[in-house]
Amino acid sequence: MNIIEINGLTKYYGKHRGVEDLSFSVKEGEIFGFIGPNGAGKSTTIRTMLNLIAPTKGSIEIFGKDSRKDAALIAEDIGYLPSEVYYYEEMKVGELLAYSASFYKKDCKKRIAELSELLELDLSRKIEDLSYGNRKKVGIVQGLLHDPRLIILDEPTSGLDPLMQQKFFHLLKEENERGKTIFFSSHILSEVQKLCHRVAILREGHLVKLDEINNLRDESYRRFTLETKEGSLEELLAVEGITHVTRENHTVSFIYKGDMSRILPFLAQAPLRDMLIEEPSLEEVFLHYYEKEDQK
Ligand SMILES: Nc1ncnc2c1ncn2[C@@H]1O[C@H](COP(=O)(O)OP(=O)(O)OP(=O)(O)O)[C@@H](O)[C@H]1O
Repeated sequence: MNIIEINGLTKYYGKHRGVEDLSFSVKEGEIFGFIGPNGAGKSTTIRTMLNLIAPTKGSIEIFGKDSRKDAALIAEDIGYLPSEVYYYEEMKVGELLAYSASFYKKDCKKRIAELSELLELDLSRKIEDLSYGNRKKVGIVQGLLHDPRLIILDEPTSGLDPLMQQKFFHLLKEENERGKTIFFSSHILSEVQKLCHRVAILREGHLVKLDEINNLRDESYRRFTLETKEGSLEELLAVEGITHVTRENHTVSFIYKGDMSRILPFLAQAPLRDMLIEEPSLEEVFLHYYEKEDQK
């Protein structure tokens, strides 16, 4: 069964394009990744799903109900973590969470205690004293405390340290095993690859690809930046999968797509002083992807 169905969604902010003619659906029980660079329209789509803003054209159904007419009913079974969280600064964490829980017809005390312990969130602290990462944790507990059927997360990992990110991903996987559907928006390809079953890629307000993650998983991209000594890089730069080579004095940079074990022997032979390997930005991955598509 489809838990979310988006049909021809278009949203304009005055003359500004938010999203255009977006159609896709999310099945109940999946972890669905929604990725795109900044400004692609992810938050716009999510805000229309939640009826926080009205679409210019098109419609959305959630749980088989109309997102506008049945917004209040739908909201009872959605957990939402916005990209930016704002709180009453004077409140203590525990008070704020109890206040959030009071909107639901359920007893959420046990779940608040479990989630706070797992995320190491101190309920007795004042909101104004919390770091950005701890505020994010408050948002996570707030989104999950009522045991919602659909969890919508807008860039949830920003501000969480790597260990906490891991715990959070584990928690999401557990929720998913308990049958919850997760809609996970991000601009980081590798985290979507780790977690999601299917992924929709958004760019400039349009859906450019929707695929099983297994089909995307092989496409691991890395940006290499090499500090070189005197000598030839010819053999290294001839390795298949290397593109976007730039050189400046002794610094050579490129994007490599493929198996690490294939490039390592060539790196070992190359005259290197230092090396940095990073995940390229989504824009760089997209560029790569579009060029490939254009060649077809
Ligand atoms: N309130 C607004 N008024 C005018 N334009 C807006 C408004 N909100 C979003 N936009 C525009 O709509 C487009 C999509 O923005 P949106 O925030 O949905 O993208 P996003 O993919 O969520 O990116 P980000 O991660 O930066 O939030 C952008 O061009 C943005 O400038």
